[in-house]
Amino acid sequence: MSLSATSFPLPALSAIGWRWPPQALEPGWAALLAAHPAARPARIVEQHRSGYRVAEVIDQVDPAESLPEWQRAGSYRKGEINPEARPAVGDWVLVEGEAPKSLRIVALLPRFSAIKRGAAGEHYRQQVIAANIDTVFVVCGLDADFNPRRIERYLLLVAGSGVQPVVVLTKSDRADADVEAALQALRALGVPVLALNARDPAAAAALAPWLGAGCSVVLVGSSGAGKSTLSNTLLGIEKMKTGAVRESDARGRHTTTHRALLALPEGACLIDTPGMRELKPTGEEDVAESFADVEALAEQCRFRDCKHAQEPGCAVRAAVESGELDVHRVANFLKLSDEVAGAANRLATRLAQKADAKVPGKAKAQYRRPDERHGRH
Ligand SMILES: Nc1nc2c(ncn2[C@@H]2O[C@H](COP(=O)(O)OP(=O)(O)OP(=O)(O)O)[C@@H](O)[C@H]2O)c(=O)[nH]1
Ligand SMILES: [Zn+2]
Repeated sequence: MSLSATSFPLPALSAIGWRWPPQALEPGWAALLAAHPAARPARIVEQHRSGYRVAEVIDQVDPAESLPEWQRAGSYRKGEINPEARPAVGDWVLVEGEAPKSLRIVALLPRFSAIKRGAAGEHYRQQVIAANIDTVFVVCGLDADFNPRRIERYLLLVAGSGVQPVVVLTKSDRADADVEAALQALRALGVPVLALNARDPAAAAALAPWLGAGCSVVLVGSSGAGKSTLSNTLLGIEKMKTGAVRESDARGRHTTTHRALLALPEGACLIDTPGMRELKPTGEEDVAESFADVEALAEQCRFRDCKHAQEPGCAVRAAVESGELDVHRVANFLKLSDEVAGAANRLATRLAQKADAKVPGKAKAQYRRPDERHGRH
């Protein structure tokens, strides 16, 4: 294979999250590279209606022309192309041509992880919001923001994506922060949970296990949770676009130019995508995986279809009563199970409609008859 050092400038690529020397490439990637010998890897950093912006090195983002089938919005409506077949932020692609004017994407490389959500405003579509991420930091403040149920929701969305979730509780320095109680409330999650002060440089050391070279991380969490504060601390820069600045700006927008891909001193790259903020189940989540503790107990209920409400012999309720299981966690389990089931139904309906549209007889019904079409000239 003709993989030269020039098409693989590893140090430059590593800053944007590439960690595969040519000889260690996944076969699917190697095959695409072989099919496009003149192409080089680049990473999708921004996705706009008008197209993509990609990076080949850190801090330089250029527009890139994409494949025509990714540009036609209509092809999605007609179900000709699966939205997941289209690049998303974090995706690795192959590009040819010179930036900034004639860069073009020639292939999408297969993903090793993808965080998806049900698209906002539509019921049945799925969107990849971030691809090829290693770790997602679920950020939650130890103040009024603290909400184990919301954390469970984030974890549910991340479960099965191939991404490692880590819960980061910020504001541990606040007088009203009850770190012990919070850790206790989250003990059932089965993922790493850390409490820290996002303004303290020591936060970077605490998160170091997930910040190694070639790793890609994202931050999710509600507004005010401390994501920007933590980003700045990880970057090692003084607070720029958080609190103080923003409080003086009534519109709540920072003026700093937004950068979607940041290189951290520890070697990892931080991907900051606005799409991560609004999260809805897609219907493909595995509630059982995120709530393995509740599921294990549910298997011991007397009735297979136990709703854990009034049924006799309910092991889940027994565990709640004995203090083994948090009643709010169970309530959230039931709520999220319903939501996922609802989303799964809509997804199934959508897929059935798509299959229906492909039946030739039905498809023709969309066209006007020839006499109709010519009648009015
Ligand atoms: N005391 C303390 N304050 C913090 C900590 N983390 C964040 N804050 C403060 O909380 C406020 C909100 O933090 P941001 O970093 O702007 O929150 P964000 O998650 O980026 O919010 P959005 O940009 O709206 O999504 C700011 O005033 C921060 O200074 C922390 O660990 N300790
Ligand atoms: Zn039960």
